[in-house]
Amino acid sequence: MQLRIATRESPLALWQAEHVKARLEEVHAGLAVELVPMTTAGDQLLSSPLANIGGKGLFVKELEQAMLEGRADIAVHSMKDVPVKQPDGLCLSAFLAGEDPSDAFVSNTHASLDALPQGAVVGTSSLRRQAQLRALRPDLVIRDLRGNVGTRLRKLDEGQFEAIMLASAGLIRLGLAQRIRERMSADRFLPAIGQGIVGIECREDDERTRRLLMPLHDARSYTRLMAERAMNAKLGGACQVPVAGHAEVLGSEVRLRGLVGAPDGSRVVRGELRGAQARAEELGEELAQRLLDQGAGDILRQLGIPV
Ligand SMILES: NCc1[nH]cc(CCC(=O)O)c1CC(=O)O
Repeated sequence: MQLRIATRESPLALWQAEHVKARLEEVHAGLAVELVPMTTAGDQLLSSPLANIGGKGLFVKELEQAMLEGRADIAVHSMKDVPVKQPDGLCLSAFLAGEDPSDAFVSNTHASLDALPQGAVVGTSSLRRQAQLRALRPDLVIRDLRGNVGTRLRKLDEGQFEAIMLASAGLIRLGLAQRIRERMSADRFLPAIGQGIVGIECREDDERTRRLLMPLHDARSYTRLMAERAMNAKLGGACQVPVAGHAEVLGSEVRLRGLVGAPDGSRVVRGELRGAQARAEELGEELAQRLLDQGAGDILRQLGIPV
């Protein structure tokens, strides 16, 4: 039996695809999994800020096309990069147990965000990270930083920035956890929707593949994503937006925190809701509505995001 994984060629994407291959071969004796690496538009257009060139979908389109054309059976994604809606004929069918969802402060000279001197240059291209950084430290100078994790670390090491922000999960997976100087607590710095969770997409009618994926599925990750993605969908989450959200499963309940921030840090709207796990999706929609009622709509519309 064979299964082909469409994957981006970045070291993190390859690590995640290799991980899924190993897990699948471990639970299904006799299954041979093959990687089909490809370059996506998002990987090629590294010079433009992500927000200007079409947002998140850029990293997944080629992989989705490969599945629709039968050149691959599954695609392995960082759920952070996956738009809220999948193209006709495809679906997200398994989510792995989550890695650390936090953002990481990475620097060669300073031990924490608070320890940075006035006016320090920090690298990030994420509107979400920018809004939260500026709200905490209005004095910082934020410069664009793109590329895969290794490229971003190299630019830090070359001295282009005093610090950069990255997802802890990516650093941990790549064996670079020692680069994390401060693990940002979700109370101060809310991660991206889906951060730390790997998801697997396949053709909707491909029952064989869906059955093969079942043992990898994690119910907690599913609940987390239901709440976070429902919130994101109502906040215009189709492209890159200054929206953060994090759900935690606490016993039979889910606690969802959300945030919308102006990229200049001048306004940050936050909220939190708790409810039964079975209501995760409704909770996401309710929290989004609450944030909109508190002024998140103005922030998003000012950025040209229809809500
Ligand atoms: N935008 C790129 C991206 N997509 C997912 C991760 C990290 C891994 C994850 O969130 O599971 C990263 C790198 C980063 O933001 O530092």
